[in-house]
Amino acid sequence: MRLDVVSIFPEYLAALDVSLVGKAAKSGLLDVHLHDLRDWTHDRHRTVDDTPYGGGAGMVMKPEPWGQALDALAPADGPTQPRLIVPTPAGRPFTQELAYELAAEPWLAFACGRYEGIDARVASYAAERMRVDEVSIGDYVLNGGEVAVLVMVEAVARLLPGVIGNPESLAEESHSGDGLLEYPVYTKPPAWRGYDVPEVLLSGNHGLIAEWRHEQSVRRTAERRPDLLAAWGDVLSDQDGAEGVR
Ligand SMILES: NC(=S)c1ccno1
Repeated sequence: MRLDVVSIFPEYLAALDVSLVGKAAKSGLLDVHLHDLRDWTHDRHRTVDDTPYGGGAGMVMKPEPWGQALDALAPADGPTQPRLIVPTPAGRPFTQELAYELAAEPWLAFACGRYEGIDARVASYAAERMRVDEVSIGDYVLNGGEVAVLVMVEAVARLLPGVIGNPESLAEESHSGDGLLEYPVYTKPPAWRGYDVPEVLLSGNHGLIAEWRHEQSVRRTAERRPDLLAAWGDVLSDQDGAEGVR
């Protein structure tokens, strides 16, 4: 997968060089290209923003640098086009499902907005030749799209074949597989500061363990994300699951 990220702070994306994503890049599974939007400005101050039409606080990112950046990294007459992702609080929710969808793309480009956002005509211009998704990682406002790109790239890159050691672990994660939250996990020692590992996990009875884990997933989902339980009719009795789990 090729990844292009355009930002006025490309150094913000240096985290893509480390850990899992960095290893994927070094192994050739990811081909990451960071671009400074100001490389497509032509004035002495390398201006990328201006006041908003219609008034209002803040500044808006000018369309010209973005248009030239897109034309440079994905020429209109090129053989293929990227799927353009624009992080914005006004976007569609970024979900595990969308992460899987994006992981199947051969080429992703991310446009990191700053200030009050990017002139809306940029997305319209890009949509003439590439798929454009305005995507939000959550209902909160950041100072720019760079942090959201780091979140989305990590969520997508780890789904690429060969990036994580044991792909089986993907199947049981929160928001994957059955759509429930992941069950609580434990490791040695069996007793720690007055807290014991649930006996069932020490039993070696895989059927009981699977049943307990599912019940814990349903309990956690019911307590923390009842909105995700719509697909499940499970009714948990009070005595089920670990006490005090939140
Ligand atoms: N919630 C998102 S993705 C965002 C981008 C910029 N500010 O918030």
